[in-house]
Amino acid sequence: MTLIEYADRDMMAIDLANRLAGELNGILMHEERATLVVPGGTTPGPVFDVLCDVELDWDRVDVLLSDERWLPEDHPRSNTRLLRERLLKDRAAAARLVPLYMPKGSPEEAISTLEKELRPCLPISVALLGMGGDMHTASLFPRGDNLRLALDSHAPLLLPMRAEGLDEQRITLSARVLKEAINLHIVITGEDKKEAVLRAADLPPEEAPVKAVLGNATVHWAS
Ligand SMILES: O=C1O[C@H](COP(=O)(O)O)[C@@H](O)[C@H](O)[C@H]1O
Repeated sequence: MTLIEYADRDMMAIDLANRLAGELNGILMHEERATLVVPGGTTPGPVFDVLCDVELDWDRVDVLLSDERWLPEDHPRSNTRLLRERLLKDRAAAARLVPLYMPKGSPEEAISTLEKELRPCLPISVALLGMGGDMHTASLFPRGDNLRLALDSHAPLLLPMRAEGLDEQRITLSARVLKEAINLHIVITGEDKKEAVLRAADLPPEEAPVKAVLGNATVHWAS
């Protein structure tokens, strides 16, 4: 794991957004299309605010979430809603959204349809992930009902996930899909998350799921 500490959150948002754009551009120099994976939650908004207006061949970029809460897109907790409001606008409006949610049915019923759209977008060119204070990343939660399978090297691309204390069911990319990203970043803020990510480095992924991707990741932190 490489840890980069920034002077403040604004500096981190600017530097990180430009770095992600540079990596996508590098991929687009020799590939027809690039895939960008981004997290939901409360942390990535400022990065999206910068990234949405960088110059890039956005019409050659497929964008998808690392995980989604199984909620209608107009729900305040929908990660897709965050993506539409903060990233898929301005120049980035030309990017293609690869959905992780379908309005009808359960994650179990939707997975094979969603996987068909996802498969041609792999491997991920650039992944930006978040992390919770409990050391979950994407929706790979400690004590998640599908965590063991989601960490397996032969895991499916997508899994449904439930865990105690969660308000809703989740759908998540598996650890192996995230780990295979060509460029992998984690963005976190606050002293508690810095402590958590350092602690995770010494724990097994069953206890600290972020550990499954840490070896390949650059962690970006600001207080
Ligand atoms: O529920 C989620 O949590 C993590 C971390 O979110 P944050 O609010 O602590 O930044 C996020 O990375 C994930 O995509 C999201 O679904």
